[in-house]
Amino acid sequence: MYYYLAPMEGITTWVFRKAYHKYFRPMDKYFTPFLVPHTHKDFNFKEKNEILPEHNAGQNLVPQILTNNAEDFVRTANALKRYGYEEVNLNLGCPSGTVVSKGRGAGFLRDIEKLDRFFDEVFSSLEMKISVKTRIGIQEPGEFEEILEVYNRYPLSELIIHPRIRQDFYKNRPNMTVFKDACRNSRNVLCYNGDLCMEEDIQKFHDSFPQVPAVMIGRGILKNPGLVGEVEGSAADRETLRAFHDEIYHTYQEIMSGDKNTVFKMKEFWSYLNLSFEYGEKCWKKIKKAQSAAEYERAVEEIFSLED
Ligand SMILES: Cc1cc2nc3c(=O)[nH]c(=O)nc-3n(C[C@H](O)[C@H](O)[C@H](O)COP(=O)(O)O)c2cc1C
Repeated sequence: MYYYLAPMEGITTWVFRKAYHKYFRPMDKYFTPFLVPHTHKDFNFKEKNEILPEHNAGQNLVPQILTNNAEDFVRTANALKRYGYEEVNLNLGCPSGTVVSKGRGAGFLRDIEKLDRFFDEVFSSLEMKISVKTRIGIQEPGEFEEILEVYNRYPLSELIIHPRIRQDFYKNRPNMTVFKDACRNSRNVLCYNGDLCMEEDIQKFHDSFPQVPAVMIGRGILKNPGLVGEVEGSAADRETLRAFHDEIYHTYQEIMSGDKNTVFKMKEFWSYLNLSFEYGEKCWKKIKKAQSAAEYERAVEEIFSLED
């Protein structure tokens, strides 16, 4: 089984990925959070940091692009090729209102004919591997039948399915019936994504879908970065988790302006990670209250010492 880290805007940044890759079972593939094409330049400062090869050493990293414009996609993909990337991923899953209203992300699934023309143009002018990360529709799971027909017309390097509709956002449960149908009907190699948070979830998925070669995990890794190692029989210890945390925190301290911003960033990280601690909820409250680096560091010290 291959394991991929899900892209999560603002969370699975190059800082997070680099530390994860160093301290835990390395992922077989990583994805950048989505990059939106610009008209006048290839990438802004933040995006360059995401894709710079020296920030992603040793990782099999696939940049993800969010657009519904074939010309923009091809131009951005070619710029990424100049950085050494051989594959790009198209985001057809983002459910956010501002993205969907512009017909991007999951919003692009509303116009199947336009999507078909988009792929036609992209595949005829781009010499790179192209993978897709998709939801199964906007309003109804039944929409996926037609969407899959479009994907089947093109040689995607991989089709990553998050079997929720846009209206679900991250609520309800992934629709495994639609995923099962996709396994039967997809001409492209599949990867599954959604709600694999515990060892048992991964085992159960593998038992039910032994023919699917890869899974992508997001929140499960944020809650427990040692998850994939545990599945493979080697649990991570608290010292490793501490070193992982410290590296992320110190890198953000170096690159972000001011402690307040760094602490804010770390709160996002702890909103998931606290769930893997027995006393996590109590300490999470303290982390949430922290306004300065000193208060934050005291709360982190407490969380780790309570677990010893
Ligand atoms: C805060 C947040 C940011 C996300 N950012 C992205 C993104 O940039 N690109 C993308 O394809 N999916 C994004 N996702 C979706 C995840 O990649 C993934 O599909 C989703 O969390 C379901 O997988 P999981 O249950 O393993 O977490 C994001 C999800 C969350 C919660």
